[in-house]
Amino acid sequence: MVRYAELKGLYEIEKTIGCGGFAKVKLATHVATGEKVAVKIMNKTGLGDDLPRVKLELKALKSFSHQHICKLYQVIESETHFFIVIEYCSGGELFDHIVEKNRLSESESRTFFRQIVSGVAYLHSLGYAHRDLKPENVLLDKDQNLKLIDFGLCARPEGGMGSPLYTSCGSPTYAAPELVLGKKYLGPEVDVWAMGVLLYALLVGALPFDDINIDSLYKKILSGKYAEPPFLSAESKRLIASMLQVDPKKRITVQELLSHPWLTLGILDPVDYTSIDLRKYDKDCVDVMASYYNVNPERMWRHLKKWKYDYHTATYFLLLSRKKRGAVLRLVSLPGQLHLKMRLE
Ligand SMILES: Cn1cc(Br)cc1C(=O)Nc1[nH]nc2c1CN(C(=O)N[C@H](CN1CCCC1)c1ccccc1)C21CC1
Repeated sequence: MVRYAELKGLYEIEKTIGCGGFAKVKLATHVATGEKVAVKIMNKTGLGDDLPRVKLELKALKSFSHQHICKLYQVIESETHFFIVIEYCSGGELFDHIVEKNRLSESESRTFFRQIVSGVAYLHSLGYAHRDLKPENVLLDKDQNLKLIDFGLCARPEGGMGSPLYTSCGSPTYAAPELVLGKKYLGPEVDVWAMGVLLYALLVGALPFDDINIDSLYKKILSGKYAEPPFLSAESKRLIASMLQVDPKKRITVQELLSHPWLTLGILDPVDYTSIDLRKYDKDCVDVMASYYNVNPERMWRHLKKWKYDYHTATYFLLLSRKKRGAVLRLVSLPGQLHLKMRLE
């Protein structure tokens, strides 16, 4: 078991839960709270010119605070590695959930899809586009709530969401026609297309455009033609068709999705994408940490509200999630010298 000195005493690494490119994700325990976390470990040397993507993902993750976006807790940077501590989702990938059930009922798809739209609408409201939405990038937490991950390709075009992006990115299967054609495109429109592919995958249990040969896959995407199984309701077909519109100008917008009849069927209110801001002052959590570090709450909060994404930020967010669960708020004592070293500077 490779020991990472930077995590010693703070996180206990358990096992690898994901591998990809120059990163791997491990399940770990945040020692002070005993809560499970995911640690994305990136080897800097291997990253090369992908380093800016990591910086971009970190900048994006630090500005997100939403119930359907995987929460960033801490960032540790060493000479050779990045350790990105993120919310652990114990339900695995939405992709595997769909495969397991073959396809989901319209009502289960609606519950999930409302959460995806809520997360994406929140991203867009902050001026970000995800640009790599796919079932593998949507995780389930222990309560079957969906969380978006992998913001390495997200974009925040300088001129706001109205200005075109050019970099073709993401996986072709979920790529919109304008992306495939290498034309200039708008992030939000590309995300809506990918959400159309996601909704199709939920309802049908297959992909609308699929082919092992990349060229015939592109042809299928550009044709905008896909199979409509008989079990799909008319309303489902209409919604999918409005998202898988080849012409981005004709494609439904996220704002229209929020109150679309299919999404609000039997639920009445439109999708709520406002975030539950986790950056609020929570007396219980601040007090528990203040007494743990033997400082007064004001001093504790003065450090916390800088949101340095240090160990204290992680402890605070994890205590908040414990409180939300109704679990007791307590901190286990770290080994003495570490505890003192961790004192608030
Ligand atoms: C698959 N699985 C099964 C169980 Br049970 C829990 C999980 C699981 O992955 N849980 C989990 N919680 N939090 C995370 C994860 C995975 N995870 C991830 O960020 N996972 C992605 C998965 N991407 C999908 C397409 C390409 C890579 C990843 C990125 C780089 C390297 C490895 C994995 C985070 C940290 C945000």
